[in-house]
Amino acid sequence: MTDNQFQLSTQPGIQSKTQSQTITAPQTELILYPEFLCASESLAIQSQLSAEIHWRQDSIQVYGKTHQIPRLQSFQGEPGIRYQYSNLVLETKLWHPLVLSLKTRIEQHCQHLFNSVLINRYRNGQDKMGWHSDDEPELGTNPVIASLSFGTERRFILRHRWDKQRPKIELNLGQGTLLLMAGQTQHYWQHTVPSSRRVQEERINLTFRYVYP
Ligand SMILES: O=C(O)CCC(=O)C(=O)O
Ligand SMILES: [Fe+2]
Repeated sequence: MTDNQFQLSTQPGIQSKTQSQTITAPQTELILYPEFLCASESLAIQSQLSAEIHWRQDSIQVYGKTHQIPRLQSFQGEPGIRYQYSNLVLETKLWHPLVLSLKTRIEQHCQHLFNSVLINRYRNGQDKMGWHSDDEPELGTNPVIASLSFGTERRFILRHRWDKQRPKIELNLGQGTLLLMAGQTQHYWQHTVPSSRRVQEERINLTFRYVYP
C-alpha cells in the first residue's frame, strides 16, 4: 500500500454503522455493506453462478491489435438493451433466475431500479480490470451502480480523475459484499480491480445498472 492510500478501517472519514459503511470523500457517494449476504448463502450462489452462466471471453481492439480481455463476462437484462465500452458492444442475454432474484433483493434494499447487469468472472489473481469510470452515455448522469461480490476477496481501488493529490480509496470486496456507487462518483473518480500474484481462487462480481434503452 502506498502512502496516499488508506484502509477502510483506519480512515477517519468513514462512519461505521451496524451493517453499512459510508465512505466520505469529495464528489463521491459510496456505501459498503460488507455482509449483505451471509457466507454460506454467498458460497452457494457463487458455485451456481460459476457453473450455470454462459461465460464469454471477449476481445477488444487496442491500436488495431486484438486482445482477449483478462476475465470472463456475461451481460444480462431486459431484452434489447445494449451496453458499449472499449469498442465492445454487449447485448443482453436473458436473466438467469438467480441473478434476477439478486436484482430484486438489491432493488428493494436500495430503492432503485436496475434493468441489466454486467457480470465479471476473475478466474484467479491474473484476471483484472483496468482503470475506468462507468460513464458511458447510456448510463445517464450520476448513475447508481450496485456491485455485488462473490468468491475470493479482491482489492477495489478508486482514484480521483483530475486531482492527483487526493488520496486513493482502497476497499476490499469479499464474499457477499455489496458496494453502492452513486452521485458524481463516475464523473470524478475511476476504479480498478488490480491483478494480484497471491490470489489463486476465482471471484465473481455483478454490477447492476440502469441502461437507458
Ligand atoms: O469487479 C469489480 O468489482 C468491478 C467491476 C467493474 O468495475 C465494472 O463492471 O465496471
Ligand atoms: Fe466499473
